[in-house]
Amino acid sequence: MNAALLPSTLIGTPADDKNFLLAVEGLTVSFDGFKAVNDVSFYVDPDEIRVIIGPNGAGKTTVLDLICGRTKASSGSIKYKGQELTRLSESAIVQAGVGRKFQTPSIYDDLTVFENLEISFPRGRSVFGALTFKRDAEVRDRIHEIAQTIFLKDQLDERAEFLSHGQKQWLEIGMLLIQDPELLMLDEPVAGMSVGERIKTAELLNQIIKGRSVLVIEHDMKFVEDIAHRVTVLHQGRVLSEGSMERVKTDPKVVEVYLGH
Ligand SMILES: Nc1ncnc2c1ncn2[C@@H]1O[C@H](COP(=O)(O)OP(=O)(O)OP(=O)(O)O)[C@@H](O)[C@H]1O
Repeated sequence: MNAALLPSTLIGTPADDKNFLLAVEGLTVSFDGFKAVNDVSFYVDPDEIRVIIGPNGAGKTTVLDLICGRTKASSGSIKYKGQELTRLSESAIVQAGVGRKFQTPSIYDDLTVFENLEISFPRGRSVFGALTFKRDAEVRDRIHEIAQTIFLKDQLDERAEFLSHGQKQWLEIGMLLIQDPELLMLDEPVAGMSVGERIKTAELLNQIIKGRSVLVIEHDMKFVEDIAHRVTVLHQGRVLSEGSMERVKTDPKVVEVYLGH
């Protein structure tokens, strides 16, 4: 049928106009009547680095919790490659290709960098699988490739507990990358890092976006400028502004509630 003849309700919402990797629409969650996230919509393209910024309590972490299924939405929709995530369990969302890194690294201190990456390889995920896991060439090659990307190729045999704070963060990113998610979500990845480590993390993110998108929460504006293709600003659970960092940082509303402080 000619699109011009379709009733207007059937003609393209943004979510079906275009192949977004992630389409969040009207997302809302209430905690005891308090709307921590209130009618939030945003759209992430394939190969995009999107950064969510905003003051403390704006709802940024809650948005990531909703996308990864840790918190259930009160209403609204989260479509990942066209698939509705709000009805899926956390593990089904991981299976679908969404990886999430929390603020505190969850690496195994007493294992080496190699072993941490190895147990994160999809085939070795279960405890049983991890113990009986055969280090075939494919896995080894992938671990070396990831270690190179996360700047840890010379630390493969080092126990994770001896890594610096920044290296631990990179290792955890590596543990997600080895699962090859198409959407990678990172909550304040450079918090506590040195300036040098921040620059390298920006390099790392710019390197890994071929074939995937990254959704980052961050407060470090220099870092945001280095990585963001687009920025979404949240304030009191709502989208306050969105666009390039150039545009957002001169938006008077954003300056008033966040950047001017
Ligand atoms: N499980 C929960 N139960 C009740 N209130 C919650 C829950 N999770 C978050 N909140 C509240 O929702 C609001 C948004 O919190 P959220 O952690 O998403 O903000 P944020 O933008 O990530 O802040 P920050 O930059 O400080 O990390 C806050 O007022 C918080 O106290």
